Amino acid sequence: MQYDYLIIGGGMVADSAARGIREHDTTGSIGILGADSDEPYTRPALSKKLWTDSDFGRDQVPLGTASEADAHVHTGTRVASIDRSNSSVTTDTGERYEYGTLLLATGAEPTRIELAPSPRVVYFRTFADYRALRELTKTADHIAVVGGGYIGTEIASALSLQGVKVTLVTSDAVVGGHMFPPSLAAVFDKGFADHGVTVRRGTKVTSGAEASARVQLQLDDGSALEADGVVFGLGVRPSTELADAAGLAVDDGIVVDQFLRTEDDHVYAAGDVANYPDAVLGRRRVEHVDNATEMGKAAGRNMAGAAEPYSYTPYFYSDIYDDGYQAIGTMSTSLSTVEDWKSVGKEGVVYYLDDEAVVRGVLMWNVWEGLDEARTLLAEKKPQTEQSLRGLI
Ligand SMILES: NC(=O)c1ccc[n+]([C@@H]2O[C@H](COP(=O)([O-])OP(=O)(O)OC[C@H]3O[C@@H](n4cnc5c(N)ncnc54)[C@H](O)[C@@H]3O)[C@@H](O)[C@H]2O)c1
Repeated sequence: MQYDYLIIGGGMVADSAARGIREHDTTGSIGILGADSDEPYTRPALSKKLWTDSDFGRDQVPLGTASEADAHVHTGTRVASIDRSNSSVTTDTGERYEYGTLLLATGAEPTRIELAPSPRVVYFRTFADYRALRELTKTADHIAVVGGGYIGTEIASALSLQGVKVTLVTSDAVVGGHMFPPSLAAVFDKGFADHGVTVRRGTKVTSGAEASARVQLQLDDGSALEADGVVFGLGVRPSTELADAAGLAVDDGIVVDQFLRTEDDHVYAAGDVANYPDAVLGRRRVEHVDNATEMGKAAGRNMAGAAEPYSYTPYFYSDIYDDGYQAIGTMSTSLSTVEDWKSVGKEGVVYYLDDEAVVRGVLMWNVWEGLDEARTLLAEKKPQTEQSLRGLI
């Protein structure tokens, strides 16, 4: 089979890229090869919104790529190799696809620990994982959630709101401590306790085993934890194997230029898997949904001849209980912070500054305006003071 544009990976990047291609080329053929059994679907709803709907289901998440972007979506199709010398890829069942231009949108794989696969064990990432967890909650009274990052905090909050008994294991001294200043981390942490979540702080899960319909986890503080099921959110690793084997540069992701092109003019990469030169923040890999959609679209447009440098600074948002936050740039406790609260932990802005007092990240807590101002602040790269930042957003 031959496609003018071939996309490996069937997620949100693939959907956006197909739409981006269509903005420039209405007739070229587009093929999407995705290992997932589902067509491209929207992901944030899986860890957030769908839990609050009594009626959940497949219709709530597909993006409509095939009909809206006129793309051929091949689900359950895993690419095994890329042959750049004759512009083709081969699947693990031996099917061959030729391409005019190729996009690698292979995403990332969840980090796993040593624990045999089981319906009681979910490494939360895909729609299939969401379905598995919903199934598990029908019988499990107590679920351990391991990891205090985005997945861990969103799932722990969603599960506890469903009335499930939850134990959250985090390596942070307080939940959110790896990115929030102490004042906010304290509020964030307390939110879980207030909703009945037991938190095991400052410890990591090292191994696990399943016995008598229970999962037993060993923690590195010497303690153990037993639950009816476990959800892991231990971070992800970019899926670079295909690119690596095809001789493309890989360095914490597939290395692309400002046009999202690899060193091969006919091969692009975008999304979680791409290491790109952000115009404001410098070279990096970004794992949030906004990056997937914006970068996917930009890659698609460039594949179809747009030749536009990618210059969008991505942001992300998260919802935990009644609170929500959005952020742009880098949130790291290694940076100093300036906090501008209307009311501490209820509504305000946290600025993350480097050694030169230049703002590198902005976190807006229950504040849903000011994203443009934050983008401008980051792009200006000027030293700031507490006074200059106060009341800015
Ligand atoms: N709102 C959002 O933007 C959003 C929501 C969900 C997921 N995501 C994305 O999904 C990806 C996966 O999310 P995630 O939460 O798995 O990653 P993450 O990197 O946010 O958090 C992983 C956490 O797990 C901890 N950890 C690692 N090993 C551990 C162990 N053995 N025991 C206990 N803790 C351990 C780490 O210290 C880290 O705090 C990320 O790329 C994230 O950006 C984003």
